[in-house]
Amino acid sequence: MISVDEALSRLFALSAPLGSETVPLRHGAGRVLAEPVVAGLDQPPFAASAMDGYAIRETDHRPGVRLNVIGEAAAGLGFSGTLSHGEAVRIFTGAPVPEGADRVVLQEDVSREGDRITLTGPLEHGANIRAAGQDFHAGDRIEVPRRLSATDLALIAAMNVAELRVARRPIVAIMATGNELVMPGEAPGPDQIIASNGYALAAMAEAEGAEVRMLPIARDSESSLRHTLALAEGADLIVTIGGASVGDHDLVGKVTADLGMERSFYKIAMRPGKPLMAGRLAGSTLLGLPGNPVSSVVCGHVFMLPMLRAMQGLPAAPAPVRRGVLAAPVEANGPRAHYMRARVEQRDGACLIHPFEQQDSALLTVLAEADALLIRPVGDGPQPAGTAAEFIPI
Ligand SMILES: Nc1nc2c(c(=O)[nH]1)N[C@H]1C(S)=C(S)[C@@H](COP(=O)(O)OP(=O)(O)OC[C@H]3O[C@@H](n4cnc5c(N)ncnc54)[C@H](O)[C@@H]3O)O[C@H]1N2
Ligand code: MOO
Repeated sequence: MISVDEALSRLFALSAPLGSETVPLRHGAGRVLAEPVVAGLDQPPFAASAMDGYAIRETDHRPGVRLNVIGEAAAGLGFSGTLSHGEAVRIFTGAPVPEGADRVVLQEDVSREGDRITLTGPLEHGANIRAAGQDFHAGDRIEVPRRLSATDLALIAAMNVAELRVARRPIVAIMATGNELVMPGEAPGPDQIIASNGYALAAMAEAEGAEVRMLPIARDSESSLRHTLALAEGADLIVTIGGASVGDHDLVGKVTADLGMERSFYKIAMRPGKPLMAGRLAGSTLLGLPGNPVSSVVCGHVFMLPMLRAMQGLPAAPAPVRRGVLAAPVEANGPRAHYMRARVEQRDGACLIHPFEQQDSALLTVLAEADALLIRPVGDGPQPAGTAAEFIPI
């Protein structure tokens, strides 16, 4: 059995970046930027008014001063002349500030009669002008890699960039295995259960930017496994669920070996997740997860998601870890790192980790209540409440 860290580094060796593609800006949300975006212009491109009011000269900015209104500047249609001492231009928010003006007074601070205004004050300090390039300048860059947020898209649009070069979406084929499994909505036989964890893994992979193909359930026979694996052709990552352990019907290891998989490892010092396997099979990376629902989803967080990030050019890094303190004592841990299902509570500025009483790796109800995986290191002794500990938010 290898350690979790060793397994991750071997998985990263199987998770090279996949290359990039061009997408319209509208489809950029959540994608990983593969080439820097370069602003094509200054924003704002001209000094712009921040308020509705009158553009004037700073030297005229005194209570009681009277000025002639010589024209108008609106957003989209500026004033083409130059403003002199004793003059004002009616101006609206977003309009270019006319030549010669260096302040905008609010219309609330002005009284107007015909084409003359009087500054009534009290006058505020701000010039109410947004300098050209105040937000960004032509040539400013958004660097890579970066997962694009909704606001990134607005920024890129403002930079006048309509298409993006982004990492290609990893194609993930998910394949459940087992004679006992039927699909949700089907009528299970007396010895059967419903295939469940593939749905969690698919949703997790999609949220990480992958394109998921759900393969049909493979039965516990060599021919069914071969047949179903063939349907994964072209996938960047094949995720198998179940059939990974040592039982007579656990055939994923044998069949993939017969098909020529270059195995990277099998079995890790982790609980749940011991029978994890990985390798390269016919141009795809294969991640063989244990069948227990919780085991497969925990391995999804700890291994699959970091792999998908690396495939999209993000740093090859473990799942982000946070620190908190144990809200209850925990027993000594054994020879496998234990990723315990837990709930995290913020109280009085402290982050309290509540591990669940029941940690059986078949309990989806517990997993659904959990928002954290408390990490118990290999051989960790019993720990009292209040001990500092690390967890992965899920
Ligand atoms: N003698 C030993 N037995 C077991 C060992 C061991 O070291 N020696 N390891 C145990 C551990 S740890 C795990 S984890 C499991 C994993 O076994 P498999 O990966 O072979 O998984 P299966 O036997 O196929 O299934 C386990 C369990 O999960 C259910 N399952 C499977 N797929 C799904 C699915 N898609 N949706 C919902 N539930 C699923 C399956 O019915 C079984 O109940 O092995 C231990 N045994
Ligand atoms: O390692 Mo198994 O994954 O305990 O349930």
